[in-house]
Amino acid sequence: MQNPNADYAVLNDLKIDKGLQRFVEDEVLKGLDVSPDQIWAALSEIVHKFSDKNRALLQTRQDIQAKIDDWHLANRDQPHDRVAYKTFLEEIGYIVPEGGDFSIETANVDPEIATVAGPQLVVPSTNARFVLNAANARWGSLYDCLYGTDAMGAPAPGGKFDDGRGARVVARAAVFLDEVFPVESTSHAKAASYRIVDGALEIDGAALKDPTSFVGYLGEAENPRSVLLRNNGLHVELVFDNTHPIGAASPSGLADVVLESAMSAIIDLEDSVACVDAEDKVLAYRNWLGLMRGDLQETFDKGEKRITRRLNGDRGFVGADGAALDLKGRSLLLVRNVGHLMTNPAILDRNGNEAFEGLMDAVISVLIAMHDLNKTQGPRNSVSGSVYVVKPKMHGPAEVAFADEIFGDVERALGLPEYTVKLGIMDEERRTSVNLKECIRAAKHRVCFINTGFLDRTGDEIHTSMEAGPFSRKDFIKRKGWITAYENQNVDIGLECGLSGKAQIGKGMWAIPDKMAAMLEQKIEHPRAGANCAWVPSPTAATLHATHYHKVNVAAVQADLARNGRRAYVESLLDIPLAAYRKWTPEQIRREVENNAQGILGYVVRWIDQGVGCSKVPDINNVGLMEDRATCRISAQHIANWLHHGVVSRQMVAEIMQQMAAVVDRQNADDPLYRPMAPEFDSIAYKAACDLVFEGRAQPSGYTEPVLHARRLELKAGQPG
Ligand SMILES: CC(=O)SCCNC(=O)CCNC(=O)[C@H](O)C(C)(C)COP(=O)(O)OP(=O)(O)OC[C@H]1O[C@@H](n2cnc3c(N)ncnc32)[C@H](O)[C@@H]1OP(=O)(O)O
Ligand SMILES: O=CC(=O)O
Ligand SMILES: [Mg+2]
Repeated sequence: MQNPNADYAVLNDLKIDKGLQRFVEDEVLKGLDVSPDQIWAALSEIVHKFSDKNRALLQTRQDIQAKIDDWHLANRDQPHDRVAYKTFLEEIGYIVPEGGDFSIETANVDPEIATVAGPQLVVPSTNARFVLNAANARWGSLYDCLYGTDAMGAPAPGGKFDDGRGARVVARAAVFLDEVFPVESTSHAKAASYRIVDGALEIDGAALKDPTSFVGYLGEAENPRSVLLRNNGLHVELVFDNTHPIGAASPSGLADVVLESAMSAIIDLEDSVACVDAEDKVLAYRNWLGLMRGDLQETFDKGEKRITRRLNGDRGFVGADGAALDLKGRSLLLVRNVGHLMTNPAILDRNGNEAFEGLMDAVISVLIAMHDLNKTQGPRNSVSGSVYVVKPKMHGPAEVAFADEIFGDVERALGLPEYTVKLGIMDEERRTSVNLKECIRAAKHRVCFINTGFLDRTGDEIHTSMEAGPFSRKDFIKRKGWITAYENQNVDIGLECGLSGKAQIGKGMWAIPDKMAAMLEQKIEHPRAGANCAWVPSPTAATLHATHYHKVNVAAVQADLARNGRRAYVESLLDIPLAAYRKWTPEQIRREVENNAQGILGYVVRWIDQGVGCSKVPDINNVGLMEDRATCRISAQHIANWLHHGVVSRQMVAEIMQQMAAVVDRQNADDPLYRPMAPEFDSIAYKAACDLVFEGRAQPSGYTEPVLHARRLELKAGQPG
């Protein structure tokens, strides 16, 4: 639909919002050997070539869902017949036949993805301050991350530096160093001198147990200002500074332990942002452009200080062999495009239809990345000449093949070598999980990762089987068999398809940003499960999670798993996590709905009113949770499911929504930009939250985007231009 606020230019059979046109022509194309006409012609061709097929794929999703709904309706009162269910899914093409073995043929993949296992940070693309932080999160201070979080067993203190806590941080970091870089006859905790003698590191005269883990230094060999170590491909820098208060208190002058942290970072155009029109898309694309050109900067006030944040440069050391050793100062950046579902009024096709946003992202995000591809000196994102695109929410192999075809056309249109664009496949819809091997095959020259996006996957689990019956409570859904099967199968199929050493097998988000002690305890399970990357919500989490990849050698885990073959098969993935007994007390039911309602409202109110796509929202126990569109999808689908099966009444849900809106209002009382929902309950944000719940069952695949976009556009249309 034409955006009433937009002014369109007619170019090559497309109507392009003039804000987007100016951005592309004046900013993106500057310095590229691509003319405006070339880019609009390419976009027009891609939009007009792929839109019908895109629509047809979405129609297939709906047709399949309707058949699954009917099957459950017809079989609801009988015991679940797993064999018949699987046969039915095969008959309707939900499960496709699995072909023979193959290995992916992805080439020119940077080591951060292919060979070095480490944390993967995700960041909303619209927030330049965060985006810069994410790119710079390649290196992070372990001392700061331990001191500033609950990782030390107590909440992070504010105010004056706590010497006792500082000493405990130093001791804990020394334990980490002793575990990862043990010294022959002493300990990092006691060390009084680090020096380099004949290319080897001596610590109080003793050698490292593995001398090869010393790889470089800075300053004088006799008295280095920094020592660089490496384990499992990840670097650790020991920083010495006697003038620093921490260094002054250390016998060796050790002032910090800096870890290589977010090896890669995803700049997110999808679930963590609220981009509904050209204005929003330009904001997001402009930050991606600044990253790819390397000149992104942002000035902001932090406390009393005005800060200008820029991208860090590469880092130079003297190698153990005396030669120069250059390391990257920034995370390897990927860009998450939107999925195949949404359209955006930023571009209209020749029939006046909004263009599919995925097509627009494909062309513009790759075009922008050409700034990096063209670089011949200075810091580069991909030294292998690749562009990394994460494609979310694809349903099955045909949709992956579609993405593969689109990027092929984008490459041809932009004059890029075939398969420059690498594809990260989010394994986050059930139709992809049950056909994972065929999904990988469909993009076997491009696949650079498969990642279990368990949050969307949970939402899809509920929506797909909406008619089967009421689901377990949200916390219990993740304790059922399907999720272990899904996680195991993803790793096993990844290994079977030869991803090890070529691509990432990734695991999902730590969605409790302030619970770093729990993350340190639990997220080590990701590398132990064979994942060579897993998602973290913040740079701090990246540094702490990096410690796990020092303790676990993922390559060895993968080799072991590969020898043993698949642990899970489609059958176990089809185990629907329905509530077995449904004997909840009224209090349990109320708390479940209240918790979901609070999460939805707390997230949606900032999305609609302030355009914030990822927020930390307290749950009912006052634990701050990372909420994005995927977590919102789960909560909304869960209430919709319980409503549909009469576990709760519409009236009760309506009452709870109002009560929780008042709670969310109180939680946001300190935000001057916040507009309360109570007591009128007639704001657009409140209506959006209600739509997600009461219309949830009718949403395509249970996605939240259609409601959120429509309501945010409604709000924007009412604002002064
Ligand atoms: C299911 C999925 O799709 S998951 C993928 C989508 N999710 C994400 O992308 C998560 C992104 N994370 C975030 O947006 C935030 O971490 C939140 C909203 C979860 C929590 O935010 P808060 O704890 O309130 O962070 P807060 O605003 O206090 O910022 C703290 C500092 O951390 C930094 N920070 C927080 N998250 C990130 C991030 N993802 N990347 C870079 N920097 C970050 C901020 O820049 C800030 O530092 P600064 O003041 O020096 O700029
Ligand atoms: O995108 C990630 C997810 O968990 O969903
Ligand atoms: Mg997702």
